[in-house]
Amino acid sequence: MGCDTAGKTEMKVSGFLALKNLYILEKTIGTGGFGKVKLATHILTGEKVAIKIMEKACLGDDLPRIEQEIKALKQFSHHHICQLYQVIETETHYFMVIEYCSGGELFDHIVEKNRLSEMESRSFFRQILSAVAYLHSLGYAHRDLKPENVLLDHDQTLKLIDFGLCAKPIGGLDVQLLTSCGSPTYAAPELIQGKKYLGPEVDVWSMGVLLYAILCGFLPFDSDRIEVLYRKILRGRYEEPAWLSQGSKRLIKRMLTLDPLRRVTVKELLNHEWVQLGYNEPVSFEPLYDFHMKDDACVSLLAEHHNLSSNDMWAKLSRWDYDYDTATYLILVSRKRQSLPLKLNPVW
Ligand SMILES: O=C(Nc1ccc2c(c1)CNCC2)c1ccc(F)cc1
Repeated sequence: MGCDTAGKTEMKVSGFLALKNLYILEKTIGTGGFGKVKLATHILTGEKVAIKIMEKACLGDDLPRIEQEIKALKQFSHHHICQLYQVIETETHYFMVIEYCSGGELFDHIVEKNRLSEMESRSFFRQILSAVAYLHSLGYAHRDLKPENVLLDHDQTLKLIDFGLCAKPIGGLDVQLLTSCGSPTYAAPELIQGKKYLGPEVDVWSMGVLLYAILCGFLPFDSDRIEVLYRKILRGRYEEPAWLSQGSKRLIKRMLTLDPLRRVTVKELLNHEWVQLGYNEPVSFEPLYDFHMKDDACVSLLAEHHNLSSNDMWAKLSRWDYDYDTATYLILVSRKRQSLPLKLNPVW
């Protein structure tokens, strides 16, 4: 099968052997330069998941990006970051089984409503800030924040995806970002100028572009000609629609500051007055739960299924192999947190 990502000549492949008896593949819910994302069902729990399918031959020099994303996602456990459940590698493909976000992309939500109220924008912004501050606390920068990478769960909880460009350590980061990603619409000026030593400040700029798009319903810097787009970003001037409050205008100005050294920091944003309005408490970025915690009910349910003692089952789970057992355990823990019934389907 060719490397076309548009799926034009996609053959109806009943499913990949590597997923057989583990997942039932369903419709395609996303396509990107890397490959495609399909909706699937995790058979043992019946849980819907998203499976990112990437053909190694088609990844070319993007292969390190995928390996970087896998390595990063295995470190993360946060309620505003899509949870990685399982990684399957075959000779020809990578499969990443990730938490499904039935609400789809935040972008579609904004387009449908044209633009969001200041209060709704603040709610989404606080969740994005919580996820980004968490990444930074672990020494990572996302570096590719844009609406397509911000998804919504079934209850409008916001989830970040696509950590292919997130990098650690902060500082000394290369600028391969531009070469390996699409339009720099959300990219900071220092980034498009190819400067070195980019870090959390580039995420602040991108969050500023995101916040502007949510509040205004259009982009601060836009052009379908890349050199015009560059010029606009480097000039740093953008429209301020009449409906923006003074507080919103002041915050956006602090985030879309050309000089990264003068730009507001994530730390300052966490208790910024605009961010606090109506909440009166700083944004916390600590994870609400850490999936590395042992949950006895879930361990014993899985132990019983495997005819193992709970201790042996936990010994295996705490290796965090990101195999089918890791996926089943993380899904059970997630269902328990949502007070959903804990059950495993008998394997026919
Ligand atoms: O759930 C995902 N995408 C998704 C889910 C639902 C819908 C869409 C995308 C887009 N159309 C509306 C419905 C998803 C989850 C993880 C991931 F890495 C990539 C994509």
